[in-house]
Amino acid sequence: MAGVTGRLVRGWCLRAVRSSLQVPAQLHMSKTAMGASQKDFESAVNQMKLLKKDPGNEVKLKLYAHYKQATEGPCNTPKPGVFDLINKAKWDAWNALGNLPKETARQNYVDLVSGLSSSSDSSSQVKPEADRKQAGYETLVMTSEDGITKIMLNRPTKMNALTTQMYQEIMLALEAASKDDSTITVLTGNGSYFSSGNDLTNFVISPDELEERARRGAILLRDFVGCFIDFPKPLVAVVNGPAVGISVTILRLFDLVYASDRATFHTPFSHLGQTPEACSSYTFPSLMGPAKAAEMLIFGKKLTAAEACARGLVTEVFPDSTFQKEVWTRLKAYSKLPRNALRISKQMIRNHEKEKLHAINAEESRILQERWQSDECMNAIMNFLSRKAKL
Ligand SMILES: CCCCCCCCCCC/C=C/C(=O)SCCNC(=O)CCNC(=O)[C@H](O)C(C)(C)COP(=O)(O)OP(=O)(O)OC[C@H]1O[C@@H](n2cnc3c(N)ncnc32)[C@H](O)[C@@H]1OP(=O)(O)O
Repeated sequence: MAGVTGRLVRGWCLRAVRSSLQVPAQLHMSKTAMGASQKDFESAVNQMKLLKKDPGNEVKLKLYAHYKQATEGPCNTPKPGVFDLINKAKWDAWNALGNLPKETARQNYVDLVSGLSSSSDSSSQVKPEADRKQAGYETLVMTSEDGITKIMLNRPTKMNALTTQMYQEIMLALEAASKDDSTITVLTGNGSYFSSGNDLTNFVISPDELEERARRGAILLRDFVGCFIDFPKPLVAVVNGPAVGISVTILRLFDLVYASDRATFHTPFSHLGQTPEACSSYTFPSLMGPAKAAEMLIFGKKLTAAEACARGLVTEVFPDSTFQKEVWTRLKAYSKLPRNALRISKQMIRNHEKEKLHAINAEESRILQERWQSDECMNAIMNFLSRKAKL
């Protein structure tokens, strides 16, 4: 029963995500239209009050910033202190608009609201595959050629830290890849990092929102990891650089992990007042033994690529200078193997543990939901954010 409920929740979540991803397409389309009048703007402001679905923090910040710019012009208030997280995020968003003309801000606001309203109207519609590929992803680059679908994390200036939008887009991309005609699916990162793990600004929320956001965060995490547990085709991680947190623990759910010798593997959960996820509390001890797993998951020891390979987490390490060439040559050759045989063999290897992994995933997500509300976790996030502000 729990498994069935889990699958239903996952299905619902993907539909909800799909609808929210229509925002950028709408935004782009109406940008070509005539500028918005004051009346359009006021009606968009009223429409926002009727919106049923929370559009998420990133969109809310954009809306706030464009509203302020449209009504007051460039940011004109003193920067809030670093511990005033919410007001600082709002100030940053407004200030980032610089001297954007009021008319453009008004138009952007109207476009954003119109995208949100139409997406919530059509929440049960599934967009056609090609359409989603072109318009859907803001944080990923998804390409398909030579029998390989590549999903590339694309926030290189933030070390590919995973925002909530990114978790959702990765789930959509995996869903699309599971149904396309490619043989192999690859996850990799753009820039110097594979990924620095969960984006710690996901925790920038007001105390009265914390309980609800932690509850939703746990569902997001469970669904995200669930997509990897259930992924039906050979899944390959091309670890182009350092990996942190969930971008390390999730690797045990891949079928091949190729790493550059520049990559490192770091799971600083205790330092963050958090606990392991992505089934690693089970997969890591069974892969490398409890003592080595404890060193990583409890004490946060950072491994080199060679060490991770010796512990069975990485399949093979390549010199960074030839990494891309060697890995893609190898993958192109593999992608020519009979597709169904690859898929069936993968399922034979993975199916034994699927139900167990879903149960572990649910339990780890539940424990993290509590952890995120702890002082230990909040203090650790605060430390990271204050360091960022160069205090
Ligand atoms: C209420 C709860 C809701 C939660 C919902 C979440 C749902 C799923 C949760 C899954 C659980 C996952 C857990 C984890 O992954 S734990 C690991 C988290 N990651 C980290 O602790 C890494 C933090 N980052 C760093 O330590 C360093 O940035 C790093 C070593 C990666 C790189 O250092 P370096 O000095 O080379 O570069 P910068 O620090 O200057 O980084 C450049 C910019 O990128 C920003 N950055 C990088 N990583 C992150 C990150 N993980 N979160 C937020 N921001 C990140 C960094 O701040 C710099 O930005 P600025 O240029 O703007 O300063």
